[in-house]
Amino acid sequence: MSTALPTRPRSLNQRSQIVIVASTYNEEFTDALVENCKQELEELMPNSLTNIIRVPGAYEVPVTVEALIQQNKPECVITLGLIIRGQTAHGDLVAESVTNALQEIAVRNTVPVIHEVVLVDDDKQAYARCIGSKLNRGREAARAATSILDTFNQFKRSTGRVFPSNA
Ligand SMILES: Nc1c(NC[C@H](O)[C@H](O)[C@H](O)CO)[nH]c(=O)[nH]c1=O
Ligand SMILES: CC(=O)[C@@H](O)COP(=O)(O)O
Repeated sequence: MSTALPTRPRSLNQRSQIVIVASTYNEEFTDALVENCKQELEELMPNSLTNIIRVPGAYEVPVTVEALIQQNKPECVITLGLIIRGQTAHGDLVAESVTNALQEIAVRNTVPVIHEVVLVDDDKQAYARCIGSKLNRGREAARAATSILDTFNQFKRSTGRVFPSNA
C-alpha cells in the first residue's frame, strides 16, 4: 500500500495542452478528484491550457481519450474516475478493461495518458484517495503529468522528435 504521494516534480512554464477526462459516477468523489487535480496543475504548470471533459462512468473514459487524441492530439491526457467494488465482479471487470485500454491508447499514439481511474473496496478508501490530502490521486495525477511532460520535452529538445528514428 502506498503511504504518501510522490514528491512534487519541478514546475513547468510552457503552455502545454492538457485534457482531463473524468467520469461523473460516484460524483462526490470524482468532483473532488477533478478539483484536486486542477489545483495541483495550476501550481505545477501555471501556463498550461487545461480542458475538462466529464463522461458518465469509468467505462466511457478510454473511448473518449481515443476520440480526443484523434481529433486534436493533446500533449497529455489525465484520466480520473472512481470504481467502488459492489457485490459482483462488474467493478473489477470495468477496472481491468479501462486499465488495459488506456495503456494501449497511450502507447499506440505516443501520448502520455495518466491513469487515476481508481478501484476501491469502500467509501473509506475512496475518501482517502479522492478527498483526503495524503493519498490524493487527483494531485498524484497532476504530478505524474508534469513529470512525464518534462521527460517528453527533454526528448524533443535533444532529438527534435519524441523518439529517435531508425531511418
Ligand atoms: N459502478 C461504477 C461504474 N459503472 C458504470 C460504468 O462505468 C459504465 O458507465 C456503464 O457500465 C455503462 O457503460 N462506473 C464508475 O465510474 N464507477 C463505478 O463504481
Ligand atoms: C462497480 C459497479 O458497477 C457496481 O456498482 C456494481 O455493483 P454490483 O457488483 O453490486 O452489481
